[in-house]
Amino acid sequence: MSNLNLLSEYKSFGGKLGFYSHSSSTCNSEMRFAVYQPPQATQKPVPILYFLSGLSSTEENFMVKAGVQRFAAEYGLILVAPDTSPRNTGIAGEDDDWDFGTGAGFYVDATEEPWRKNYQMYSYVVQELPALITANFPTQPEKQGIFGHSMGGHGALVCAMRNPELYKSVSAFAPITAPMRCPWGQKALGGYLGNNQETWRAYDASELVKQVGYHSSILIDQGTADKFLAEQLLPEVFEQACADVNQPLNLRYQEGYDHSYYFIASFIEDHIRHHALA
Ligand SMILES: N[C@@H](CCC(=O)N[C@@H](CS)C(=O)NCC(=O)O)C(=O)O
Repeated sequence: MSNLNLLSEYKSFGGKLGFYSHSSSTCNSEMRFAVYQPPQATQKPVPILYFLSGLSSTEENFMVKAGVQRFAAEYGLILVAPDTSPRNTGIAGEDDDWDFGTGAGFYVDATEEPWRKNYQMYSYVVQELPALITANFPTQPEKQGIFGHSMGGHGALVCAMRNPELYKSVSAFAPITAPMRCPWGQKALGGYLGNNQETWRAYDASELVKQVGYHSSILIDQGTADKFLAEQLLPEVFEQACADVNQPLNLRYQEGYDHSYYFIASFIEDHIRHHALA
């Protein structure tokens, strides 16, 4: 593991959870991610499942809060959770907002100054990170899936639809499904990509599904008591777009659940099974 720094490691459900940093050539900065290796990985290569987190999260939130290790161990999947943005880049104002800059990379390749040099999270997630993972862990690189939460649910849908050959399955918890139409998305896409909204379409799941679709059914869980539901997440827009092009979608409204990891933990096993079956 010459190019990876192991920061800490913990035994969990017979497997091991490690936190790593490395020097990213895509983001021109130090990047962090977490990897959970199930017990099966000591015997043979196993499939990989990527999880993209939401606004203000790091590589840690999912591993600490989702209760996912038990199921990754049971189903024999390696889990990889990257950080949500570059950090400490020195860009003026990078830490000013919780929904833009640090902790809010939005899984896009920025084209605007001053973000362009570092904020290349789309390419980082679909290219650099998978190459690093397959080079350093016992994986079956042809068996990859991706899922995520909120901003990360948006990222997972976009990565999967734009690279259907790389990802065998996709799912999301409370994803931002129509970023061009919600305040979080408009702020991020405008800031990272500029004002020409034509360039935003490549990062909007509700636009992409009409352009390219996805080869298998998409699983989405959405809590009905999520305070971001009506203004930011807009699952009804994605549902309509899927219906327009006959894209199979399993959108489940979960009564009374909010936006938190308590919600994610409640349905994580279904998502792990969804990806394991694929
Ligand atoms: N800071 C925001 C909330 C941010 C938030 O809810 N972030 C979600 C993703 S969009 C999250 O996963 N936070 C980290 C956590 O709950 O561990 C607020 O005050 O409204």
